[in-house]
Amino acid sequence: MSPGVVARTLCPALSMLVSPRPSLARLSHPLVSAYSTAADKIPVKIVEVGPRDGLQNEKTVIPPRVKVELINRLGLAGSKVIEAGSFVSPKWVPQMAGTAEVVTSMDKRPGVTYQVLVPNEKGLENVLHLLAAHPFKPPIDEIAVFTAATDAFSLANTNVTVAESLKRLARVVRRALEKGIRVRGYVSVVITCPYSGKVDYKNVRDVTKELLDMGCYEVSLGDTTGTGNPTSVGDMLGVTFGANPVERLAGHFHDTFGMGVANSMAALSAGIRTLDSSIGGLGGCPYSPGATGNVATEDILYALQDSPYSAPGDLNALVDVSIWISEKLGRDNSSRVVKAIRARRERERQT
Ligand SMILES: CC(C)(COP(=O)([O-])OP(=O)([O-])OC[C@H]1O[C@@H](n2cnc3c(N)ncnc32)[C@H](O)[C@@H]1OP(=O)([O-])[O-])[C@@H](O)C(=O)NCCC(=O)NCCSC(=O)C[C@@](C)(O)CC(=O)[O-]
Repeated sequence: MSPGVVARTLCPALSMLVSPRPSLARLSHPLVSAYSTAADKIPVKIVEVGPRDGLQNEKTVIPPRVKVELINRLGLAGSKVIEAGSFVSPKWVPQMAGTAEVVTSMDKRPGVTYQVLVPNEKGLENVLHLLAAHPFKPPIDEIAVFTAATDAFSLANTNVTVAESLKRLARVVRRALEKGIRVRGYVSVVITCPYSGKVDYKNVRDVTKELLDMGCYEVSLGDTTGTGNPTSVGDMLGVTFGANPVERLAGHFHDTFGMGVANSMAALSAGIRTLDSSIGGLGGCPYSPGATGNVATEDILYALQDSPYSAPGDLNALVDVSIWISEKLGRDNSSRVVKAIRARRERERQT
């Protein structure tokens, strides 16, 4: 085990001390970014969840053509992994009802991975039908399954306890893998649960391990309520790393308390290399009352500028997409970076 992994396992905060540093020579000039060449950078994968997590909580149902345009625009702006929708029950989440139409109408860009959320065997069956109907141009590349760290949330979100959900997801994952479909996993409410309060991080650790053991290639740790801060996120990761390899974990931070960027950076410092985010900070879970959207993709990209990390996506192009979708939805844009860039563009137009 490398010293970095040992340090991270013992204490996430220690990993700050073992993060790659630029050479002292390059640090010596204050005007030169310490991490200015691509070769120095540590790649970070960004999973753009806007078309799914972002739109599932909108008050009105968004027409499929708008979702398609959003996905296409995101691909053009450089997003490399896009969660395009979900095959959940339309009775539970009507906003995701048109996902089959969306994924068969969107452009499938080379180099971009498209995933959809699946809650149960019925959802997987629907995905398999779709793939069978498009054998030469599969509209999606992988699925994501989801459970939670608490029974209360799992019951509210999927009508089963965590143990029951893991049993049913094991069947879904086995079948998907047999069909050659990669599976990502999510654990919701890793910090606090809207129904049962503070979460025991040992549950996060154990549920994550079960998802990885059943065959998920990666598990995304969801601060669904957005109540975490860098300290609680570090503590949660410290416990979760106890049974799970850091390279198979991702951070999924809602921005309810404005901690999304700070929590994402804390996760990177702790060794996580995959972050979920949502264009314009759209979204929220319909079964997490009071929680706002994910951390905005644009805020993450801005935070990573001049850092040791690199992430795909053209910030200016994503800001354009973000302004477009928030206007389409008739809602405020939650990204501070978008607000600042829009104001700067306005000032520049006037001078
Ligand atoms: C899991 C169920 C289906 C159980 O719901 P249930 O009511 O227990 O299911 P059921 O098996 O009794 O079926 C009820 C009806 O739904 C149908 N049905 C059943 N399954 C499907 C399906 N897949 N697709 C389409 N239809 C389906 C089924 O055919 C039946 O139709 P009926 O006979 O009444 O006409 C339901 O609870 C559900 O769909 N929940 C999903 C809720 C959801 O999507 N939440 C948001 C996503 S998770 C999230 O946002 C968190 C995350 C991932 O972002 C990370 C984080 O931030 O924490």
